[in-house]
Amino acid sequence: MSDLTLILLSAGSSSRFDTTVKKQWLRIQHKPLWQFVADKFEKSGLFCKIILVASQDDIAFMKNYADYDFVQGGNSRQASLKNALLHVKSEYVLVSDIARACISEELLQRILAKKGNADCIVPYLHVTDTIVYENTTIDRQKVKRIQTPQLSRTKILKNALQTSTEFTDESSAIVSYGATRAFVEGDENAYKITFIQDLNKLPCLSGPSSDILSGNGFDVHAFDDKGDMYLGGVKIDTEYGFKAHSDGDVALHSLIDALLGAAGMGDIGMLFPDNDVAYKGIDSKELLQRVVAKIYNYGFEIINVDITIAAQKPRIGAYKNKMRQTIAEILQIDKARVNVKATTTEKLGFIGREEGVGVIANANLKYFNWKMIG
Ligand SMILES: Nc1ccn([C@@H]2O[C@H](COP(=O)(O)O)[C@@H](O)[C@H]2O)c(=O)n1
Ligand SMILES: C[C@@]1(CO)OP(=O)(O)OP(=O)(O)OC[C@H]1O
Repeated sequence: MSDLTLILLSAGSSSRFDTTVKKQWLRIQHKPLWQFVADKFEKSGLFCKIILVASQDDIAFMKNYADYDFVQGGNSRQASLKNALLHVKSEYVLVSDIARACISEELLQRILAKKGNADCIVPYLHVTDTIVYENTTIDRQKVKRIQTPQLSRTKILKNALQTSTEFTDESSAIVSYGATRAFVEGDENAYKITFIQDLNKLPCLSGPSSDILSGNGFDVHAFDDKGDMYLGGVKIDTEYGFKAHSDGDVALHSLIDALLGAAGMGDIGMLFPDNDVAYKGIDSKELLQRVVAKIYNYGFEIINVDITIAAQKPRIGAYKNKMRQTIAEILQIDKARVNVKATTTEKLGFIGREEGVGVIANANLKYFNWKMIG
């Protein structure tokens, strides 16, 4: 049984990654970057446990992709690392950042070959530029560019982090604690993705799949003889509304399920439970906006949507254009890619008996193509 646990830090907000997509959710073919990195480490067979540290929201979605151990991150890299260390029992721990996506087998072996030589084993790169520190030129031979992954004695690292001082890497905390550090040759390809332009500096990464991801939604709401009616994000001029926990916009609910379906994110009730007071009477355009934000944050783009409203009443012909405009603005796509259809059921069934409305929706997504970034 291996005496080594891997911690992969992926809780960052990508604040310097100037795009709506969080870098850990960029796709390599169909795999999110975090899974691409974790699977490569897992394939090495070196670890008794692999812990992924991420935000609560991300973990909920990550569990759709893989069965790693997931731990919720904190407000800083060090806080996230401390949370993960609570789940580490092995004598040694390797800590790496998902943002360093191209860790080679050779670098890993160089680090592991030094296991036991010091309390922390650290890869570094030499400096070739002239280094000026506060207007004073310093000896660049004495400067190291520190990388991850770093291999630590678990007990020492846990003790070293019992401090209010924030360190940006494990070895600095360990040395500050009075323990030892040994260096190994790093790797230029172990580059940390900070800005979106960095992605094209990493030869190990191929672009996202160009596949189209399709999803569908279906929802029904019964009429209510009181209240306002909202449909497709538009107020409908009727004397009756829908029975619902929210504003009852059955067309937007169906569209939300189609988007979630295409993204593999479950369904509307999982995100907005219909027994949660937070959603009582909520404007369904707000629910759609939250789902669209997730869609873009998690690395998808919306291609087109198509909605079919099955209703004996109300007649919606006069509202279609406004529905398309309203939905297009929320989805951040052209109105031409939002289609709204309507049909009666020729007075058949509950819809024909004017008891309520049913809506079917389809959505097509693609992955954000980061390869096109210059
Ligand atoms: N058999 C079911 C039906 C529904 N759900 C969940 O409830 C949400 C709301 O369902 P409505 O029929 O009221 O639209 C739905 O999004 C599901 O999450 C369920 O779990 N089992
Ligand atoms: C929209 C949500 C919000 O709680 O509730 P309802 O307005 O009841 O709509 P429904 O489609 O039955 O369930 C989905 C819920 O997410």
